[in-house]
Amino acid sequence: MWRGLWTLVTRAAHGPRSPRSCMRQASGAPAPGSGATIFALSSGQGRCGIAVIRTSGPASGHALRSLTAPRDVPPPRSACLRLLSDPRTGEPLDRALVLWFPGPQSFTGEDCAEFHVHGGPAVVSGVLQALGSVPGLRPAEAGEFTRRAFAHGKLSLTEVEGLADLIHAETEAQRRQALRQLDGELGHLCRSWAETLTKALAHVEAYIDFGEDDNLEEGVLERADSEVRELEVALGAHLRDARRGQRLRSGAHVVVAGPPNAGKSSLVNLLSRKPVSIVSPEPGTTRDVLETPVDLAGFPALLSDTAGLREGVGPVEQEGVRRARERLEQADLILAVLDASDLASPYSCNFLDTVVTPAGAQSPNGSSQRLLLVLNKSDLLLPGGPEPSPDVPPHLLLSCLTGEGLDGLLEALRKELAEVCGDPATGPPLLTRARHQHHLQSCLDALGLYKQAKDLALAAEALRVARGHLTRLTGGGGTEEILDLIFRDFCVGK
Ligand SMILES: Nc1nc2c(ncn2[C@@H]2O[C@H](COP(=O)(O)OP(=O)(O)OP(=O)(O)O)[C@@H](O)[C@H]2O)c(=O)[nH]1
Ligand SMILES: [K+]
Ligand SMILES: [Mg+2]
Repeated sequence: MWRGLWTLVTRAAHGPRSPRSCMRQASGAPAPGSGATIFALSSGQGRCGIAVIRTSGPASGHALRSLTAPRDVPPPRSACLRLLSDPRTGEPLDRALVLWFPGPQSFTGEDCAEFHVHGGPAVVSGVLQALGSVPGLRPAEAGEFTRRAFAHGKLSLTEVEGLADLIHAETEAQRRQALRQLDGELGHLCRSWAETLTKALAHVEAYIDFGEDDNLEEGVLERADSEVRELEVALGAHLRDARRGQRLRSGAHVVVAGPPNAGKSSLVNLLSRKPVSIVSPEPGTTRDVLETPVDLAGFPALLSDTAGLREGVGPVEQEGVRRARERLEQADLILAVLDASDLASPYSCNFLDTVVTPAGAQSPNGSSQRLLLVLNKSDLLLPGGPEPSPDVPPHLLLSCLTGEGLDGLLEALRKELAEVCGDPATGPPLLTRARHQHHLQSCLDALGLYKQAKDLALAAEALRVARGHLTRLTGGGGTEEILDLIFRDFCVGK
């Protein structure tokens, strides 16, 4: 019997209906145009000290020899100084470091060459033109190097996404998260979940085939059920975290709000280190919502300046107030600003009653809105004088004028944003894209169908669907459209 069950396990592992190679050949279909040798400038555009040009494909060795003739290719993976010249005219182009990476031990898995040339535009374009003249070479398309790496099983799809994010990472937290994804943490997790499903599927199929057989080990169906239950719990916990990973990728919405003249625009300018908003002693200066992307204590955020909240003003300002309130409802974090020297004014009291106090209270669905209360203009308080107001909820003192209290505010922001975005330094790998969330949710839905299934064939099918979503998350059986969408994010030369 055990031999029979083992066959089933391996059969399920490789897909009983459509046998598939178990090698880590990610996309099935080869990358478009593979076979050609591609080349591109891989360092950034523009004047720079050193520019890196690379090639990938079977003619890489030939290209390297053509530009460095009469010398031969250098030993693998070691940098050598060579005179580059145009193979058509023999005209010298640059003295450069060249590297030779014979496949499969290269980034793409193919033969690769790198030219580290002096970064002037004339040198770069000369070398690119010389490469273009070598037979079998053509310029790379956006993301084509990475796509080839993926096609040769060098990177999984989640690792590819990690790499794209790493290239675009603007803040510390984004960089850490992208690196973790590039390390394949999410991929490992998905593969271990898929393995659990494979086991459960093997148990169900064993029961379908040998149900009446006395030799079948006792309790196989119960085992499958409990494996599915455990997986449901793990997936559910991960999905609850989902919005956080996406916020880390695209930025948390931080809304600065308060009564007129509290210093909201001053605070926005201070945090973004540039004059985004007009500051003036006139109340009602800011009318529209002004958004600016900022790095707040290492986290990416979209900071919104809003109109001072007050009633009984003209129609334009009233519209500004309406927009401010609308924005407050969508905030991941509210930065509530009051004038520390003006806490007893009707505007301040009204703001405390209508925005600050309700945010602290739990809403009917159990969640409360995150809010940091900042008492600005602390420089106007008498030194050594009494607390501004003992009745005011927990707050931070700040002076946008002198900068005093800014460090404390940034530390408080770091803590809040680590909650809002998830802290990539600790915690489980985050789901940074809607695509991840979609596949995990669909997997969970399929597990729901498994539990409701009235017959075993349907139950097994539900498990196969569930497993398919996990495989697609890391790029197995991926469709071309998804690949196109992901690789579109890359620049040429990556
Ligand atoms: N003394 C002092 N004055 C400040 C401070 N921060 C802002 N101000 C002044 O307060 C006034 C209002 O500042 P804004 O930043 O325009 O205030 P606001 O909340 O954006 O105002 P509205 O957009 O009109 O609602 C300006 O004259 C600022 O120079 C501070 O920390 N100390
Ligand atoms: K103002
Ligand atoms: Mg303003």
